[in-house]
Amino acid sequence: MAPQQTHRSGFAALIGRPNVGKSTLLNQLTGEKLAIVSPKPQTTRNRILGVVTRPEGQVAFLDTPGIHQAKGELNRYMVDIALQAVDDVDLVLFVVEPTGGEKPEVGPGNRFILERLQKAGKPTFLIINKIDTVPKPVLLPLIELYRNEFPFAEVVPISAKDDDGVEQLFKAVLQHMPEGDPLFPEDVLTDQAEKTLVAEYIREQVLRHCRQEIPYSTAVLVDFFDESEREPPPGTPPGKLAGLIRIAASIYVERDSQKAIIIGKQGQMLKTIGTDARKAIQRLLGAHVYLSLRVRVEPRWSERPEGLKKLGYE
Ligand SMILES: Nc1nc2c(ncn2[C@@H]2O[C@H](COP(=O)(O)OP(=O)(O)OP(=O)(O)O)[C@@H](O)[C@H]2O)c(=O)[nH]1
Repeated sequence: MAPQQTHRSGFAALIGRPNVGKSTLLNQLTGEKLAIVSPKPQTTRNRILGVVTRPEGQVAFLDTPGIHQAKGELNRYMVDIALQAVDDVDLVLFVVEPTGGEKPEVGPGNRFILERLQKAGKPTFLIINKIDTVPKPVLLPLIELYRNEFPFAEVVPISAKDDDGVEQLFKAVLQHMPEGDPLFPEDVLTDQAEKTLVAEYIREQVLRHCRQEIPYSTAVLVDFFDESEREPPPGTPPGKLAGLIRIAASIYVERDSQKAIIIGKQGQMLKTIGTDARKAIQRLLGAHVYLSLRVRVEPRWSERPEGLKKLGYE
């Protein structure tokens, strides 16, 4: 009789400084567009759980906000969330990008995180992402520097963008999961409610189109989500969008000047944001979407606990 293959399952947290590519890696691992990706730092606010299910095991990934030394309420909140994630998991994936060019370095930001991870005492992988951006000879000394700072269980160089090394990484992660049955049904990809994803998709388009002018303290709340006509009529061919979902959402900024930028000349910018967000949301929800957006000003919301609470960051 063939020996039964061991099934493993558990949780892994992606931790790292802003913009190192955690969301890109999560998307690559799950094969779905779950976390939002933008060229601007600080786009991941909430914990997004992506689940990868294979015959040999299941890994649930937590994506966390980029950790940095905290200033202000919003930043403190984000650091707290990132560190809480570490307590809940079987394995920490500490993601960095090659820094220092020809003279590789760890840097104070990464050292700050490593100090926290020392205290957490969890098995930790070092993932060096974006290896497509540096010549290979730089990698060995960089790995050496990191190994001197922390007893990593494994060091895995990857390019999340080019899908280079990601499969090897997954296999190694699985080996560090405890033996056990699957934690989630096979078709579960994320625990994020659809409404939260819709808000994230809208926010992604705001950041994409107004990158230069709009800071990360932009929040989106879904005010209205009507799926009473969501089900396509009987006899609709599979894959055809036939149902309709009506969504109204508000984009919150902190200043009138930011509101004017998002609305744009004769409302043109808001229209572009709405069109692009609607297309992405239609793909996500598999139905036609009627999307109505408004822009509201909530002064200094990201610095006040009440402001954070009102916009869903508790
Ligand atoms: N060249 C290169 N760029 C990458 C790679 N992975 C991610 N990026 C880019 O790096 C930027 C940041 O990626 P994200 O995935 O949003 O980073 P993040 O760590 O989730 O960022 P936060 O949400 O701000 O914490 C984007 O412009 C990505 O396209 C990679 O392997 N190579």
